Amino acid sequence: MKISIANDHAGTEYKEFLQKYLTDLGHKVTNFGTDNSDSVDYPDFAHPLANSVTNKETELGILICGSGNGIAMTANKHADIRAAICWNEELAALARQHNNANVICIPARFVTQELAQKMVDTFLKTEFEGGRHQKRVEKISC
Ligand SMILES: O=C(CO)[C@H](O)[C@H](O)[C@H](O)COP(=O)(O)O
Repeated sequence: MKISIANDHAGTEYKEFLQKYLTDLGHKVTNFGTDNSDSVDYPDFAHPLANSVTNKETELGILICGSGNGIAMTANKHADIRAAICWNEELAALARQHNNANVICIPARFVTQELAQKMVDTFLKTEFEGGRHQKRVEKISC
């Protein structure tokens, strides 16, 4: 699978961990940075990731920051992005099943790397259920 990944300074360690994990599994991971712990502004990384998913350069995106809030707010400004903040596996599954989320937002300061990995696994393997959720997702756009 083609996957985009991006983060601010609070998410660099988790990004490196997830990027290696996913690459070792055979996924093609496109990294939009940042790649060190110098303080940065999350929109500078979340917007390029959102563009890559919108343009179908990749299928799904992973954003990582401290709380998940800023990256989700930024990504969700893009019309075709549905970015979901997740902090357990069930939320990661529901984001795909009910909301057809195409970006998972991980709050690195509030979850372990092990949980982040499990949430990503779940997010990547779970399909949108469609049905009653289809028209609700269509109504998100304004
Ligand atoms: O919302 C956020 C970005 O999407 C974050 O939680 C940031 O990582 C956080 O605001 C960074 O805080 P810092 O005090 O500048 O490290």
